[in-house]
This record gives sequence, C-alpha cells and structure tokens, in this order.
Amino acid sequence: MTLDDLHEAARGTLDPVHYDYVAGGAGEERVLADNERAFARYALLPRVLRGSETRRTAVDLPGAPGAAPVVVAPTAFHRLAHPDGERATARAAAAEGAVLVTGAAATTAVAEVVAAARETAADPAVWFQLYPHPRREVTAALVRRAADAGCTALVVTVDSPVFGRRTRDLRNGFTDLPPGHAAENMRDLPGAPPGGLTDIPMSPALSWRDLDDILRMTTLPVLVKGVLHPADARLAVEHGAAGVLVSNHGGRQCDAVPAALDCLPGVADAVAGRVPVLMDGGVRRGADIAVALALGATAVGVGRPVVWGLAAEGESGVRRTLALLRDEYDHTLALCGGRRNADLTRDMVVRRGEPW
Ligand SMILES: Cc1cc2nc3c(=O)[nH]c(=O)nc-3n(C[C@H](O)[C@H](O)[C@H](O)COP(=O)(O)O)c2cc1C
Ligand SMILES: CCCCC(=O)C(=O)O
Repeated sequence: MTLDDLHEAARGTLDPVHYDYVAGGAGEERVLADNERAFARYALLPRVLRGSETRRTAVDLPGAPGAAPVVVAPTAFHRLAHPDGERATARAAAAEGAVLVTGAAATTAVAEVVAAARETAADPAVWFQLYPHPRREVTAALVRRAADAGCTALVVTVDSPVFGRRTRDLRNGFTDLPPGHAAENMRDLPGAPPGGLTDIPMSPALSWRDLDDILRMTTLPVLVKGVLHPADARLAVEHGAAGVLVSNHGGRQCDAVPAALDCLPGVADAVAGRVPVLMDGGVRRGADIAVALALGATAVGVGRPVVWGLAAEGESGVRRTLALLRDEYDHTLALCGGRRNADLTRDMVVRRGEPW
C-alpha cells in the first residue's frame, strides 16, 4: 500500500464535505498544488561508495530528543475522519516515534491525547499547537492546559491572522462541526462559550510582543509555525523561538505565496543553525524528505497524509503512513550514499531538467 492508496481509501470512507475540508485549500488552490509540485522540480544527486549497513535518521527536536524526522503536523478535527480520532493518531505517532502536534482545534482534549500516546510509548513527544486568542487570559489558560497535560513544546501558528477563504468549504456550506463534535480544548476557558468550530477566533492584531508574552507564560520550548520570509525567521530566533516551521498552512491561507519548499533555503540561511528548521506542505514520499533535509530542514511535517491514513484505517492507517514515509526516506538516504541525515547536503539537490 502506498500513500496514494490510503488517500483513495479515505476518499471512499469520508463524508464528501469533510473530504473537501481536509483536501482543499484557499482560493484557486494554486499554493496547494504548488506545494507538491515544488518537490517534483528538484532532483537528488547521489554520492556513491560511502554508505553503510544501517542508517541513523533520528533527529533532536525541542522537547523531543531522538524523534523520527517526520512530525505529525497539526490538523483539526480527527474525529471527523475516524471515531477513534486524535487518540488513534496519538497512539500511532507514539508507536512510530514521531512527534504529534495536537492543537486548539482537536476534537479530543489535550490531556486525553497525551494519555493515549502514553499507552503506547513511555516517553512520547506531544506538542501543542496554539492559535493565540484575542484575549490574553484565554491564551494563558490554553498554554497552562497544554503544559499540565504533559506537552513538551508549544507551536504558535502565525500564518492565520484571519482565516483563509476555502473555496470548497464555502461552496459546501461547511462552517461548523456536526453535532456531537467539539473543539474540546476550547471548553471551559475564561469567558468563552462551549466548544465548536466557530469558537476558535483568529487574532488579526497579533504581534511579536504577543509572542514575547507567550514565551514568558511558559518554560516549554516555543516553535513558530507559518514563517516564509527569512526576515521573520531571523526575528523568531531573536525573540527566543526554539524552532521555526516553514509552512503556508498546506495552501489553506494565502493563495498567492510560494511553495513552502521554495521558502526553505532562505529561512535555513537566515536561521543559520541556531534552532531547528522544520517545513511542511506537500511532503508525500521519502525522497521529498531527503530534498527538504538537504535544503536545510531538520525535520518535515505531514498533514493530509496522516488524516487519510486515519480515515482509511484508524490507528493502523496512521502507523502505515508514518512507517511508509520512514522506510522510503531511509531507502532514499541509502541510495544517496548517506549514513545519517547530515550526509544530505545542498549540493546534492539540483533543479530537474537543468544542468548544474
Ligand atoms: C484538515 C487540516 C486541518 C489543519 N488544521 C490546522 C490547525 O488547526 N493548526 C495549524 O497550525 N495548522 C493546521 N493545518 C495545517 C497543517 O498543520 C500543515 O501546515 C499542512 O497540512 C501541511 O501540508 P500537507 O497537508 O500538504 O502535508 C491543517 C491542515 C489540514 C489539511
Ligand atoms: C479554526 C480551525 C482551524 C483549522 C485549520 O487551521 C485549518 O482548517 O486549516
């Protein structure tokens, strides 16, 4: 089974409106398409006669030493994909040694997500993705909730000052969760109504000072997700971020930005090794991971493929997704003459169809 097979199986099981919510992007879905296409524009230029019997692919990430190089990116509402929801994703990620980023928009409370991960692994790494709330005390309560639950890092999403215009959702009229589902982490917050899709407000006026404020609220490492401009990557590091995530939200926010992969080298240069750089958007095969790591990423995130695995087969489908990517990446590393991730260097990535 390939990731495409799992995608097809998921398409068969999901309510078409929910399928569109996951699959779709903003506007004309130009960025959505470009994220994947960007990988196809690159080729790997292997080195020979320097491999080894086995390879080391684990990476050290904030709050996640020795993690798999593939992180489960935060995706909302897993119980729409499968009744076991985020618990299944958590068990699968823990079993595969992958960081799970759960978040504000999970349909399972963060404490239960961490508990599920701990059913599978002794020391799983679960990060909490935060949409900073317009009201500071709500953000503070969410940060405390994540820390109390046992999350080992925070991920602050900064690419969503306003919510993207998702053409498919607008056409389908998908504006709220069906009855029986809620954004469970948004319950019982200071002054907030009970959970639901519309109860996760964006913060158009969010600033670097608010990031400083969040950094002061917690001792957890804080990663900044949704950086594309090298100057912002530099600012994130200067403000104390423990990591930078190059992402355009899977093409779901601004439909005029570059592919995430095309922003990676500039961000990696700006960060200059001070903190880990992660990227997500369009990673669909092991060779994509190799290209991203060669261009300066410490690890990659995957969004939709995890949801397809979950919808197709629950926990085992997510495991299959993560294991496939891991095995394909290890295989690619071997074919490129690598013993470890750092053996993939920028000179080993060339533009397809162009002389180098
Ligand atoms: C259905 C769905 C829900 C998402 N929900 C969130 C979210 O709640 N918070 C967030 O920061 N990113 C969210 N994202 C973006 C992902 O974290 C990630 O950036 C993106 O999916 C990566 O692209 P890929 O799907 O091509 O792997 C979501 C993406 C999808 C597809
Ligand atoms: C308010 C829910 C946010 C989910 C999200 O980020 C997405 O659909 O991309």
